[in-house]
Amino acid sequence: MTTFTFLWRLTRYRLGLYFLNALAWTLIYLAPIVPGLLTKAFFDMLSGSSPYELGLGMIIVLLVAAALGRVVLIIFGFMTDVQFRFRIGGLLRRNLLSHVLKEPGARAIPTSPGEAISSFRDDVEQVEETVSWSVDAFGMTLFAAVSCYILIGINAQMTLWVFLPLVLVVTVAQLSTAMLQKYRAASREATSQVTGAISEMFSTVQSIQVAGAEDRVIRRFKELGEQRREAMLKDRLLSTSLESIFSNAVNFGTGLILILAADSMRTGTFTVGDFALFVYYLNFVTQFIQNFGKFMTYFKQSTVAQERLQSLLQGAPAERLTEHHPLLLRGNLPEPQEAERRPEDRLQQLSVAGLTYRYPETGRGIEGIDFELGRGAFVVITGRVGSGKTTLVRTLLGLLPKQAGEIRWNGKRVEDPSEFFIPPHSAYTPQIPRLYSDTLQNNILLGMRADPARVGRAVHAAVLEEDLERLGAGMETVIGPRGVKLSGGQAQRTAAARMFVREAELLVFDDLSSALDVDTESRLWERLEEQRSGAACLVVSHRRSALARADRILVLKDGRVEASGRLEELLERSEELRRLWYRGEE
Ligand SMILES: Nc1ncnc2c1ncn2[C@@H]1O[C@H](COP(=O)(O)OP(=O)(O)OP(=O)(O)O)[C@@H](O)[C@H]1O
Repeated sequence: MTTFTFLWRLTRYRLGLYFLNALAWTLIYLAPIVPGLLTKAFFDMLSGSSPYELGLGMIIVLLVAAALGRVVLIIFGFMTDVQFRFRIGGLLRRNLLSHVLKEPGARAIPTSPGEAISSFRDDVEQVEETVSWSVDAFGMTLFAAVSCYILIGINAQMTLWVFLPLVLVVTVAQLSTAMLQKYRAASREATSQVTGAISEMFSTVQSIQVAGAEDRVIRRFKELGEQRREAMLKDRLLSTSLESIFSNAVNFGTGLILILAADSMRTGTFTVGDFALFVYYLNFVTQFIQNFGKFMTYFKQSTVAQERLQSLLQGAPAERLTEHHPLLLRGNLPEPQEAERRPEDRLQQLSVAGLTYRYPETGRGIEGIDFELGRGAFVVITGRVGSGKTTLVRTLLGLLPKQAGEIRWNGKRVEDPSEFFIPPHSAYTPQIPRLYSDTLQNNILLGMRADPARVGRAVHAAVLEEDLERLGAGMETVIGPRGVKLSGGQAQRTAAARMFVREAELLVFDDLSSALDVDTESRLWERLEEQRSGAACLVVSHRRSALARADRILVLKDGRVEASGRLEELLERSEELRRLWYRGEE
């Protein structure tokens, strides 16, 4: 998609507002025509070149009225501009976020979160800026055309000297396109590297301290800062040099006009009023030429911003960015709806055949996984570290894009696992749960509406109620950024309660053992058994408490199912399981 098409599609989102904005700014840019003509009349009247028509007082009143009129227009112009910009920026961010949320969760963005945030902020702003300036470019061009027409009527040769620098500026801007784009891309890239590094440092403070890596991290941060400084300097230097070329070209033109004007005034072909009008318009024409150059620079820079925004789509059509959707800026936001439970959603049989996902970076992952799971089943996935357990559940749930294989729910093919494996079909507790700086209650509900009895059941099944007594404000306890005020086990059980409260048909657990002691994990399975009423469990675990209650165990080795069956059979025929069972004596 060309930058022009990209910007035009965004503009069409609020075309009416854009034209209102364009009208306001065109009038703002055209407004100086009037005081210019009044000034000319004033000086011609003083020097006796034209008859005394309006009178001094009237001219002053008209000048003040013109100034006031322009002030009102500018206020209106800023209102339409802000409203318009906010909407197209909002639409871009909304579309981008909606795409990121639809991508397989484990591969949602191709960069670090810090880099993505920098794109959401700076690149969107750059695009807003360009579309907004297009209105100014139009208004300024119209002013140039009208003032040019008036000035040509007075003195064609001198007018040429006013507009000649414009041609020069446009040529220079065109010639510097490639270099400017390169420098802008480099400076943006360097900035997102710095933002990415800050976000990574903040999220891994503990690991950095434990590894004693403070000095190395700071050194690396300084290097990135230095790279950013250099890139920004080049970008700024080029932009500022261009600006200086623009304004100096105009100053040069101004000087020429003054010399020419002085000559014509001596010969009497140029009145004092004409001179005043030229000088008055020149001011605005100077601004126009500078701003026009600025618009062209913005346009080039928005090509870079567009490319960076598109890279976040990871190959999806670029049109996603400019699709028109409501922004819901006024009134109350709609309440999140809990999906309706239809009879066909009830899990009878889940069948997985040939499921494959290999990480492009390492070529490792899972290959040709087959298994079945019936209503109320308790299936455990086990295997050594790195055997592919997490990859299997993530691929099944659509958090990683499957490369081969088929998933069927009650015999019906699941076309898009990431859209299907959500409540009420399925709920999931990842190995490292994500918690937010909010109350425990809101962390469990995550926007859902549930009655206290349901929440109570979930908290009980997750063996969380004793912790509630110890946490100062119970369910209203604010748990800090990423849940830092909770222990690892509490965080894991909060995530489990979040899963249970959704009362899904399939509950997927990715290894609770890293944060739960043996005893707590056993209690959790017992309680869940009492209240899961037909829900099936798919559990990644190597704990005996889980293996012993499994209807079926899948033993993974190097990304494939090495053996599957009940514990007793597998203890006889699977060396891999025996190894895990006896080593994991608890
Ligand atoms: N993001 C990734 N990029 C590349 N390779 C990966 C990635 N995540 C995992 N792998 C590789 O894929 C293989 C399977 O990893 P996976 O995390 O599924 O194993 P696991 O059995 O769940 O291990 P654990 O018991 O440590 O959780 C491993 O060899 C691992 O190195």
